[in-house]
Amino acid sequence: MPESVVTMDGWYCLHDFRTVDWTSWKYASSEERELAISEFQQLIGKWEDTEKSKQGSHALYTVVGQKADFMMMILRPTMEELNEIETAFNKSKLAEFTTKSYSYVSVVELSNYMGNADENDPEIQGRLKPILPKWNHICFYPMDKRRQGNDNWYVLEKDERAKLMYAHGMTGRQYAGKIRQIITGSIGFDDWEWGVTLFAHDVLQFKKLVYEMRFDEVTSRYGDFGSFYIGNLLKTSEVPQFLYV
Ligand code: VOV
Repeated sequence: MPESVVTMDGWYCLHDFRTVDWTSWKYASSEERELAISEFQQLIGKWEDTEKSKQGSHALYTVVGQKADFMMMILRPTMEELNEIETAFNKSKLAEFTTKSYSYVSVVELSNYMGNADENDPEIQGRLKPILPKWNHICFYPMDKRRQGNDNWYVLEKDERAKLMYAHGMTGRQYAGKIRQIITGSIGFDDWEWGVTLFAHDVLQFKKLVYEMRFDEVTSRYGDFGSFYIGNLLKTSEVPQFLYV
């Protein structure tokens, strides 16, 4: 039986996608809209306080295309906190004007394919509990490692998997400074095995990286993908403009 892989797990992660019901939003009174916006900004303010005290992190992006209008990515030490945050949003005024488009539950994960790291190492801690970059663009998609016929990741020996992951890392490293990746594990938590969240200054780098990786064996033979979500940074100060009608 192939040796499994040991993971280090960090903050829990919720990707929460919402769609604005622009019709009912337009019909709302301006007082109601102002209330909804300021309440939402207060929620974000709380998240910012949490981030400053390094008890979690978050990212807010508008989504391009019809899959959603905006997304909230939340990292917290516990699953309970993720639930509290989503419930707080659901109870907010703004939620009355949005519908739920998609969500994804996972946990920040590092594997030991590249060797055993010391979990207490500050650098490792920083990767397990990352402060999300506020870069211009986000790209999120869930993925699996294939389990079909001759292409079954889970029957490969660990050495073989490590070799393929090493090549994967080498491709990724060429994008240092251009793309930051946060890999979250979701086996047992959600419908796919991993969530891939990428941040970039230049949106085109997502296409270049994801395309280049398609030729790595770990992706070409073993990668299966869900839907892709692509977004633009939504600063707290820009929330009123985004919701202005
Ligand atoms: C900036 C790009 C970049 C870089 C540098 C990078 C590096 C690395 C390293 C060194 C490691 C292994 C150690 C660890 O940290 O776990 C990983 C791990 C992983 N990756 Fe990755 N990845 C990137 C980027 C990157 C992308 C774009 C994708 C999506 C795949 C694609 O084809 O669309 C991805 C996926 C993953 C996954 C699903 C895992 C976990 C697999 C498992 O079986 O456990 N990843 N990744």
